[in-house]
Amino acid sequence: MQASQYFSLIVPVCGVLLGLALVVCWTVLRQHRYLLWLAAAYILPAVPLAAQTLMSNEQLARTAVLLGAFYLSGLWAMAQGMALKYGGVAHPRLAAVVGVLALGLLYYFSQVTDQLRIRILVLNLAMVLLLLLGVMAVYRQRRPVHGLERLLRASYLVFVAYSVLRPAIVALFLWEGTLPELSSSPLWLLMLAVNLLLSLWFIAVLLAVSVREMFVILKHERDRDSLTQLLNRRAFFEQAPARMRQPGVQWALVVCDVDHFKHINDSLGHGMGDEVLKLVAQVLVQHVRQDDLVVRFGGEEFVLMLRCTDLEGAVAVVQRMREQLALESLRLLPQPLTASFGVVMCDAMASLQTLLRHADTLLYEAKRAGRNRVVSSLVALSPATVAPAVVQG
Ligand SMILES: Nc1nc2c(ncn2[C@@H]2O[C@H](COP(=O)(O)OP(=O)(O)OP(=O)(O)O)[C@@H](O)[C@H]2O)c(=O)[nH]1
Repeated sequence: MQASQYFSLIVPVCGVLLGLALVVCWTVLRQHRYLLWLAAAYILPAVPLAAQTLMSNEQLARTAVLLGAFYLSGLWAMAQGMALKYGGVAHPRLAAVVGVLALGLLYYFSQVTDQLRIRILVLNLAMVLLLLLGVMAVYRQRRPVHGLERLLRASYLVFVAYSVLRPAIVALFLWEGTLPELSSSPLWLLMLAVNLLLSLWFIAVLLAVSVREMFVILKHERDRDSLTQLLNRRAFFEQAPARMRQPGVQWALVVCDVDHFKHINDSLGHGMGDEVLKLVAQVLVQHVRQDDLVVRFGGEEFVLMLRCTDLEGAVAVVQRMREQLALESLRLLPQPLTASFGVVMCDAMASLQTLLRHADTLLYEAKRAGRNRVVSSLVALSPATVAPAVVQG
């Protein structure tokens, strides 16, 4: 084996290692199946790449179809991985047609008439077509993409552009004169080097995207209640103060507690209790604006921060929630579900704890007054100065 062939083997070995790195990423980010496809895109072409390095042109002719199949499936895995990442699929039927046609031509130009140049061109053109299927799927998606995702998409485009250039380079440099042993020709080595560089760049961006996604998932799990997917108490104390500091914006703080929830658990089972909590969450979310906060504070208690102009407006929204809850609950329960609410306007001078305590006092009043009602009051800075409460059933 020549020294240049040892060098050539570095590229497929790197391909396999990078593919395995993606498999490891996938074990952490299980729901991101696109990582497995991209791992396949690194590992599958590494097989023919390594084999080619060790083969003469004559051996290449004998194995052309098999090696071609590895290349084509690897390239389609890349297109499919990218398509999945952006929420699409890379047209599997079209890909199958391209694959079968290309393999048929490879068979003809290796077994019937041995034409290495045409085989290289056919293979490269088929690979470009497969990659373009991925481009179509990636750009059809309209969902917003963040900076790193845009960079990943652009890197994929660069890879596709290089794949388009490759057949042109082959045609230019390999068309004239006697054909050298492909695996030791300078052109082959140059292509391998460019491949390696692009692969390393692509994987660096991909790993950055994966790490970012991992942080997003971790933050989501840290901030959300796993049953209702609402924000949790921790996230509330992190996000509420910033809202209260917004100049010229008024907020109402609402504490909501489901009535006789223990009875639902005891009579219909804990599973039904959970379903009811999910329904409450849904109804609350349906009535709020995008920057309002809806929080599961614990058990069957919820806290909301609603942007509003005055207390009456906030109470009107909460009343609608209460009525909707009773209606919607009949899908699950024999009797309408009721809840009690305490509503208070936020005062920038008052601490969050004081406001919560005040809203809790109002909620307690609602419970004492017979439940299934909204009790509201303008802000009071301490329980001693609580303004008169308004009770509305
Ligand atoms: N199914 C289910 N039950 C929960 C969950 N968290 C808390 N609970 C139950 O919620 C019930 C709350 O009961 P209580 O605090 O007595 O309140 P209540 O029965 O609604 O009575 P009032 O609030 O006075 O109307 C308890 O039985 C808890 O076990 C949960 O995540 N799922």
